[in-house]
Amino acid sequence: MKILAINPGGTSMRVTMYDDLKEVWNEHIVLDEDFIKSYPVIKDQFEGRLNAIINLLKEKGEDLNDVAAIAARGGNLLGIEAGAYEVTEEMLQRLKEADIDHASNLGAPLAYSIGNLLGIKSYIYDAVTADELNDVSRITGINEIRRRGRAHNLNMRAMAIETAKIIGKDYNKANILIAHLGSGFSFAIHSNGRIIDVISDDEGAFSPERAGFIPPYRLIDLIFEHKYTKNEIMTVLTRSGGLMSLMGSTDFLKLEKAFDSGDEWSNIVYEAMALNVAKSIGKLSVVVSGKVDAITLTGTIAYSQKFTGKIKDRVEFIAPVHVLAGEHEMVSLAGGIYRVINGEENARKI
Ligand SMILES: Nc1ncnc2c1ncn2[C@@H]1O[C@H](COP(=O)(O)OP(=O)(O)OP(=O)(O)O)[C@@H](O)[C@H]1O
Ligand SMILES: CCCC(=O)O
Repeated sequence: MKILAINPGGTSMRVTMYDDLKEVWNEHIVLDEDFIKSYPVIKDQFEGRLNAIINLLKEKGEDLNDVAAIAARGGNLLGIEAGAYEVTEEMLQRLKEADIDHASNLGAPLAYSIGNLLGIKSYIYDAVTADELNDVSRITGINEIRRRGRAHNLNMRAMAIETAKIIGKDYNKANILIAHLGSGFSFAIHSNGRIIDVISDDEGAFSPERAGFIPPYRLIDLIFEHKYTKNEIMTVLTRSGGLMSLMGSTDFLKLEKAFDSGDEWSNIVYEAMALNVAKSIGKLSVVVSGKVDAITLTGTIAYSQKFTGKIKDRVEFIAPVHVLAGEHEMVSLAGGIYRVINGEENARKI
C-alpha cells in the first residue's frame, strides 16, 4: 500500500513515497531564497509550494492511482490530541486562522489539494499542538494564561514507542521522558500512552535558533528598550535566539569544534546548553514523581556523543538514558496513516 508523506519546513519540504512502509523515493525540495523573501508570511507560500510538489510528482512520472492516502505534518491547531485526524474543510479554516505562522500549518492544505487531485483522503498525524496535558500542568500564575501542549510530537511519540519496545514495556503502561534536540528543542513526558506534560521551545533549554526560557522581567525590559513589534520579538525568540544569538550561527557542529579547540566562550556556551537540557529533563521527571522508566535523547544533535554524554552525566540518576539520534518524521507520518488505512488506529475529525 502506497502512502505519500508531505512535511513542510521553514525553508524546504520533504516529500516521500512509501510502499508498505518501505521508502520508494525521498525528495528534499529546497525553496528558492527569492521565493521565501517574496512571501515572508508562510501561509502566502501555499500556491508556490503546491506547484513544487505537483512538478515533483510529474517528474517522478509514477502511476499515482495506487496511492492510498496522503500523510502530512500537522500544524498549530488548538484542542487536538495525538494521533491521526482526517483533513477537512473545517480543519483548513482553523489553520488559516492559526495564531502562529509556522510552516507545519501548510501540511494539511497541501495534502488536501493533492488528495483531491488523486481522489483520496488526506490526514495529519501527531501535530505540533497535539495537546494531552494534565489539567494541573496547564495552570500558570496569570489566570488568563494557560499552558498548552506544543512540542516535536511526531518524532518524540515515535521514539517513545520505540523506547518502550527497547525496554520491553507496553507504551501504554510506561513513563517515558523524551528530549528532541534539533534546531529547536522540546521535551515531553509520555505516561500510559498520553503526552501529559511538555516543556515547549519557549519554556526550557535554548537551542541552535530558539531562545528557550528567558526571565520575563528581563524580556519585558528588552522589548521596551528596543521598541520591538510582536513580529520582531518573535523573530528574536524563534529564529535569532539560542546559538544564533550567543555564537552568531545556528550550527551546533561549529560550536562543538570551537569547544574542542579550547575556546573559553564556546566552552561556557556548550556546557550551558547541556546543563539547560538536563534541567528541562529534571523538571519533567517530577510530573510522574520520579517514576521514569527511560529517558530518550533524539533529534539530529543527539548524534553528538560528547553532548549526550554531558546530559547523561546529569540525568541518569533519574532513569536509564537511551539515545535514538536523528529525526524520524517522514516514516512516523507514513506509519501512523498506514495504521489508519489498515484499521489499527482511528482517524478523528475536528
Ligand atoms: N552529526 C551531527 N551531530 C550533531 N549535530 C548535528 C549533526 N549534524 C547536524 N547537526 C546540527 O543539527 C542542527 C540542525 O538540526 P536539524 O537538521 O534536525 O534541523 P531541523 O530539522 O530544522 O530541526 P527540528 O528538528 O527542530 O525541526 C544544526 O545546529 C546542526 O549543526
Ligand atoms: C515546539 C515547536 C515544534 C516545532 O517547531 O516543530
